Amino acid sequence: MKVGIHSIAFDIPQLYLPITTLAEARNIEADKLIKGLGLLKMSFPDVHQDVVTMASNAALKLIRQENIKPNEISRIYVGTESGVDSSKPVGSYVLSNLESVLGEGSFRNCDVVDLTFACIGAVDALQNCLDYIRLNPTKKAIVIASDNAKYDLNSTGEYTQGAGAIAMLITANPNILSFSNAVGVATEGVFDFFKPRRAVSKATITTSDENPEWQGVLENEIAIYKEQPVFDGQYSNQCYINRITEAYEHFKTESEQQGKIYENWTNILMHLPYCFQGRRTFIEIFAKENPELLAAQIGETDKDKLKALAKSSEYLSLVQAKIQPSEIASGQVGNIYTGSIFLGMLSTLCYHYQQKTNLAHQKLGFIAYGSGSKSKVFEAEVATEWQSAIAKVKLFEALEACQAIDFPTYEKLHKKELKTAVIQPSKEFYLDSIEKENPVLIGARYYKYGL
Ligand SMILES: CC(C)(COP(=O)([O-])OP(=O)([O-])OC[C@H]1O[C@@H](n2cnc3c(N)ncnc32)[C@H](O)[C@@H]1OP(=O)([O-])[O-])[C@@H](O)C(=O)NCCC(=O)NCCSC(=O)C[C@@](C)(O)CC(=O)[O-]
Repeated sequence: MKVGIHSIAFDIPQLYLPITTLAEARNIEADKLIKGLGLLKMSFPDVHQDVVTMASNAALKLIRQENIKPNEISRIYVGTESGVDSSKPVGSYVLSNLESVLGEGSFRNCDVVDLTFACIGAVDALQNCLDYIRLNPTKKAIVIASDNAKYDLNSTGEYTQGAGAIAMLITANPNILSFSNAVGVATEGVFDFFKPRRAVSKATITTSDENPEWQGVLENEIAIYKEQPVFDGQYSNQCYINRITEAYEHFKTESEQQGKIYENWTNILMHLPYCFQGRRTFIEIFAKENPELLAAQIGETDKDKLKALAKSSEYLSLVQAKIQPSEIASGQVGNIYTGSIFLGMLSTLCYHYQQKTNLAHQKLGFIAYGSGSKSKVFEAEVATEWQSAIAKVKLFEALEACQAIDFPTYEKLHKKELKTAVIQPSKEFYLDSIEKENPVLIGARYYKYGL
């Protein structure tokens, strides 16, 4: 029996900051961001949007698209690292939002949970649900990846921001992709990127430091959860490379395959924390698989030879054929953490749909990564009916219709200084208010569905 993704829907904020606007304001060479990292636009949430609204909107679109009844859905598993609460999962907010539109109590017997492991949490949610459907083939599960990839202003992460959610219906005999059982895994506990509860001086606290929890750490300091991570960019790249190469080798053992297994993959779908991360790091696997090509490069050190190999016709043609389709949406959206690998998957499928490529029965390779750190490598086969399922997902059209904001608006949104939405919500879930008065509900987030 085949198990996998039957249908997909997404929700990406309509607002974006052009990367040239950011480059100009921060005095960064635009070419570094555009030609070096592949960035064009950064999706940014409006005043009323957050990880819950994006997840709820994507889930509702998916349910309506497939005309599914709420009681047919046994699970809603959310992968996120931008949770709005340390106890109550985003999934429970999504459930009550869906019930507010589809009927009170309509999801009462649905199992809901969040899974967190930085950017790989939704892959963990997916694999958990695949196993569940393998055991219960008549059931249906929804996996949602939803995140707001927000970094500190002026940091090296600032130009890699983005936001969005992807919802996937997981069933037996799916219409889009079926996954094989084998999964290569590599894990190491590191501090490359994390979001600690930390002590911050009262003087430096800003309005963008959400969910302040005054705990009286020191006289002039408070303990706080920041939405923005603590990270070491270059070290995080090294951890990414180490984990993906280890997981790739482990996948060979687990799947009992040998040789250049990437050659069997029509497309390679990697976690894209920014557009060119896949092409900039897959070279490490390519070099290991092709030692003779690496040895033939001119360069004094191994690093020089690797750089030369990255510019070789052999590697560039691989990038063009196997990686570039996944980059199209990433360049327009940015990092969406847990959803990034699935946005790349959707971008690839929509690209082939437009190109009228016959993808049926082709294999796709997935190389996932989450800071902290873990990588997973696995494979999927494209279903015969994939085109009719992808025809419903108008990804490029939606990205085309997004609206640019100027730099002052971006900074105000980042610092949570704007009080009214740039675009009024319509036919979507929105954050209406946060409880500030009632002591037994303090901090509760109230959502509504726009007319
Ligand atoms: C990604 C970094 C580290 C980049 O760091 P950086 O310091 O901004 O950029 P760089 O100095 O490494 O330069 C990037 C490339 O641009 C080139 N460049 C320079 N100038 C030009 C020019 N004029 N024209 C053309 N190219 C130019 C430059 O040469 C270089 O290419 P290379 O030489 O390495 O091939 C930074 O943006 C950052 O800190 N980002 C945040 C962390 C991150 O994204 N890490 C990625 C791996 S970890 C991960 O994926 C997990 C994550 C982040 O998603 C979180 C999670 O799991 O939850």
